[in-house]
Amino acid sequence: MHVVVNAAMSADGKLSSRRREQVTISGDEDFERVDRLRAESDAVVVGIGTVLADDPRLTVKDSGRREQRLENGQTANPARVVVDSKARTPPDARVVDDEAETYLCVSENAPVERRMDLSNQATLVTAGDDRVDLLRAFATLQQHGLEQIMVEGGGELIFSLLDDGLVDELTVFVGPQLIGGRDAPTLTDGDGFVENYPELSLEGLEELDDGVVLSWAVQY
Ligand SMILES: NC(=O)C1=CN([C@@H]2O[C@H](COP(=O)(O)OP(=O)(O)OC[C@H]3O[C@@H](n4cnc5c(N)ncnc54)[C@H](O)[C@@H]3O)[C@@H](O)[C@H]2O)C=CC1
Ligand SMILES: Nc1nc(O)c(N)c(N[C@@H]2O[C@H](COP(=O)(O)O)[C@@H](O)[C@H]2O)n1
Repeated sequence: MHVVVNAAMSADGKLSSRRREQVTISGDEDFERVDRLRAESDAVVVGIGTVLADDPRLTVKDSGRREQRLENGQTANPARVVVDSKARTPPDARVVDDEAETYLCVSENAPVERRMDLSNQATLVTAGDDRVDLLRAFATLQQHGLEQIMVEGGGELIFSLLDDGLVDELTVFVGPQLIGGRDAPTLTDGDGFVENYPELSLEGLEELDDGVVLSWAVQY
């Protein structure tokens, strides 16, 4: 399995504002790059915080890329994966529509009724007692044939994946705005590291729109 985290942050490292609403940081060129990356992936992963804040589709926007996937014997869109301990994904969320297959990674403590409601729309992967055990959940996704994984956020999930040593590559578009706010989400939230900081090795630097895309390999 190969896991790439891709996100867009402001020049001060924020993924969104303190209101946690979706903020457009990428420009057209970066959204094209993101669409290409989605089209090359077997699955696009987000946390439940992102689903509740953004109601994302996580589909490939360009019809030519969807057609190319079909010609390659793949589904038109990659699978979508939501890391959702308590099965809080709303049944009318776009991420569980019929545009693509969806996996919901839940914990043992997710209420049974919510799991039953969602089981018609998504494949449930149960791992972990309270929070989702990401190592086990990702191992199960791999057993389902999902090898090339793109994670789009948010900051809580990205931190946990780095903490578990699951991220191979990190790609960040740094946009030309400042958002600020001590409670605004950053690229890596969670508890934060206090030692053994993951180290990054710079692999690429590209000017796009009015910002830059930085690509790193993660070294553990
Ligand atoms: N600019 C960008 O590229 C992106 C921005 N965002 C923004 O980020 C914000 C959402 O991010 P977050 O609140 O950090 O939520 P998140 O999307 O990272 O989800 C975190 C939630 O996932 C659940 N979870 C279950 N098991 C977990 C585990 N092992 N580790 C971590 N989380 C686990 C928990 O309920 C946790 O609160 C929104 O404001 C959204 O707009 C989100 C994605 C990309
Ligand atoms: N790459 C990127 N740039 C931004 O400026 C963004 N705000 C995001 N957000 C992510 O994209 C998801 C929306 O996907 P759909 O367009 O609905 O398919 C959103 O949920 C964030 O994960 N990304």
